[in-house]
Amino acid sequence: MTTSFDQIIQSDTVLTGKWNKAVYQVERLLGEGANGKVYLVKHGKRQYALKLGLDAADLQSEVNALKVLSKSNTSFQNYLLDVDDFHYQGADYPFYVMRYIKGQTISDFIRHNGRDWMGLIGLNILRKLVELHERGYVFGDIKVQNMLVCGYGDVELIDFGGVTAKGRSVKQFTEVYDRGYWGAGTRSADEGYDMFAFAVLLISSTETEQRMHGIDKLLPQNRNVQMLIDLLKTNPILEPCMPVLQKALLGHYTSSSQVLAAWRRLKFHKRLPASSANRESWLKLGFTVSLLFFGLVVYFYWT
Ligand SMILES: Nc1ncnc2c1ncn2[C@@H]1O[C@H](COP(=O)(O)OP(=O)(O)OP(=O)(O)O)[C@@H](O)[C@H]1O
Repeated sequence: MTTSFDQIIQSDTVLTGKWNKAVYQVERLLGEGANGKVYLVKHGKRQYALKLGLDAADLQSEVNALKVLSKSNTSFQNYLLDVDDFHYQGADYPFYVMRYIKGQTISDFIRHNGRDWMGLIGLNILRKLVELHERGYVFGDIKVQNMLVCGYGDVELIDFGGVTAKGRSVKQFTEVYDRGYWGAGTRSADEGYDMFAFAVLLISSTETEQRMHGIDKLLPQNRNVQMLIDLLKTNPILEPCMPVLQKALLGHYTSSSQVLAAWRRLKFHKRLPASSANRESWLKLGFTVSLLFFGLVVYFYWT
């Protein structure tokens, strides 16, 4: 396959599905990965994310999982809008269209809004994973790039390429998050696999680059779960949830609902994001000024 995506799609390309005939206007590239490129598109008046692949087999497994989740009575309902092919110069390119998630990575969100958001973000990730697990799937490829935080700490999962039916071998993973890489268990798709990756996710989203440096290049004989636990124990942001994450790394939880229940018992402080905090202080100031003004009016009126 020699055709590149850049030859097929540019900003303003209008893309019509071969079978379903839906029309999408490409606005810009959102991101790219091993399986394809993701574009922000407009369909009618709404924006969506469209993932275009060069190879149908690569997209098929994530489409299959998304179809099931999209029909479920969960927060993933209606996540998938369309699955089709784009016919271009005699060849078919598979694509699917999904909800557009406008958000930032956990690391960016924490950097902008403060570490006190960790509790809520962790809770929201766990809620998502519990929903997925209850449907019989494991997410598999948990990593910083595959989660976006939007609004007031809401978390959305993106890239369902690693979603695997429970009991099978995890089909797509990223080494640092992988239980097998650390010699801490198998690559079999069970809830504990995602819980291990969840712990690594929180570590890697809050650690400095310096402390994480080289962690993905360790020789097998030099890797062990104790290295992650040492990072965890000396990470001040994760201090409130350290015992739960440590147990997740050691494989003490067999289900995400156990972790969720333990998470709910933790004590986190919660602050408003910087923008809301500013808004709140302006409101307080405005209120105090109006009170003073009111007092002055009353004073001058009566004297
Ligand atoms: N629904 C979405 N809303 C907004 N942005 C998205 C969405 N889906 C994907 N993206 C963006 O596109 C990028 C690539 O998407 P995705 O991770 O699905 O590709 P991939 O080929 O499966 O990647 P990988 O090589 O990590 O498996 C993401 O990192 C993200 O920035």
